[in-house]
Amino acid sequence: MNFLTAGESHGSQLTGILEGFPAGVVLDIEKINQQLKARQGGYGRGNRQKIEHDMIQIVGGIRHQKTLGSPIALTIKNIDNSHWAKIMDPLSAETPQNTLRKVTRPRPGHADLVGGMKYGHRDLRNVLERSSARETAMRVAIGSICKQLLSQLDINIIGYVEQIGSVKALGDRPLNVKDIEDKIVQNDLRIIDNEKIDEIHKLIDETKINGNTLGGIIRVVVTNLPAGLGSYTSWNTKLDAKLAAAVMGVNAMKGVSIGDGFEIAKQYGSQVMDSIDWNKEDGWSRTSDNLGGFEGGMTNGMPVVVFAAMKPIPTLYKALQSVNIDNHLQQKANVERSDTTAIVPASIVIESVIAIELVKEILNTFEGSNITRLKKQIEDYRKEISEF
Ligand SMILES: Cc1cc2nc3c(=O)[nH]c(=O)nc-3n(C[C@H](O)[C@H](O)[C@H](O)COP(=O)(O)O)c2cc1C
Ligand SMILES: C=C(O[C@@H]1CC(C(=O)O)=C[C@@H](OP(=O)(O)O)[C@H]1O)C(=O)O
Repeated sequence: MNFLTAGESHGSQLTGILEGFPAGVVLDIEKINQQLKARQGGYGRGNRQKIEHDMIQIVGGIRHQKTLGSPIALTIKNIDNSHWAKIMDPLSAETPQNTLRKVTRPRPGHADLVGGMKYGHRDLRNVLERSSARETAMRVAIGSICKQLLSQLDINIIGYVEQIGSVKALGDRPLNVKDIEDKIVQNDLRIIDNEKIDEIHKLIDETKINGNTLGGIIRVVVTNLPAGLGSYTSWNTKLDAKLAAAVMGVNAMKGVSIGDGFEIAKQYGSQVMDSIDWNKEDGWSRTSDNLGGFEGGMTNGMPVVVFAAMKPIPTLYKALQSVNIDNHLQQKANVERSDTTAIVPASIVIESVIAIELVKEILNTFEGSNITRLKKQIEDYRKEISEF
């Protein structure tokens, strides 16, 4: 399985193609739209989300709510394009009259300057339009399709927020996906520690007033994955490495850890390794999950736990120092509309890219042309593993 996305932030639409997805999967299209809506939300978002109402359009690969096994083709309209149609017009020539809202003052922390250098763009809008996280809407749509398949294979996944700026909202860190879901739907920060809501709202409000921005930490939990997805046999078959790459492929991510990653580096081996256990009823298990469900690049049957560290949003309303690429004079960086923090939508994006990567690995491991055959193989495999 693989996927591709295309489209600029203020262009007419986002386009996505997902190929190699099994046939016969019944999809709930409303669930895709719910995920898209959730990605648009979260405290600290900018005004763009008041314009957009992301809705998935299916233009290939699905018939009567079921996947056909052919490439699934998707689009999401950019409603804001109505204000940018002339600026983003693919057909009109690049004349001074048509090159409106040219960007020449690159923003520190964004792709603007290096993207311009590499691709030879003198109008940095050609860079920012695609480097924008608008594209993550399509990854969430594709991730939602993958999540629905995982759910039909009894695998559950959830991403949520554990830290915004320096404020931690750890709560009791449940491993049960349902418990996490129940708590995070009650607030607009996607945190499980409801006592922190007021403090974090205040932090975001003050940050916005100061023209500044915030990042944070996201936690993703996946339960009921069979042991043995991924492989220790070669570096590029390790599934933990593939998950880390998928996380780092999301805009603004600067760190990833599997399980307690950087925390366990400080501890003794005796405090960290997850002891092996077996009993007749439940088969194999571990007495803890410090290693986040991975040993030797393979799932070990315990919940997979992934952390992602997001940097603060790079566009600041109190603009940072930059240099104009037209005259090399020091000037303030370009500022357009921007989020104060996007940690909440990013948690849904991270959950989505992990879901995509897990489905890829499942389809690498089992024959996945058809959902019924795939389900049967996974059931047989789970049984074989439990009897080891
Ligand atoms: C959901 C989401 C929303 C984002 N919103 C903004 C934004 O409003 N303004 C901004 O400057 N960056 C935003 N970013 C981050 C930039 O897209 C990102 O920092 C930039 O493309 C540079 O890439 P890098 O941070 O991965 O190096 C957002 C990221 C995500 C995941
Ligand atoms: C459009 C989205 O996020 C955008 C991501 C983004 C960036 O630089 O990454 C910059 C902003 O773009 P605009 O200037 O159009 O408001 C965000 O709104 C979205 O998430 O749907």
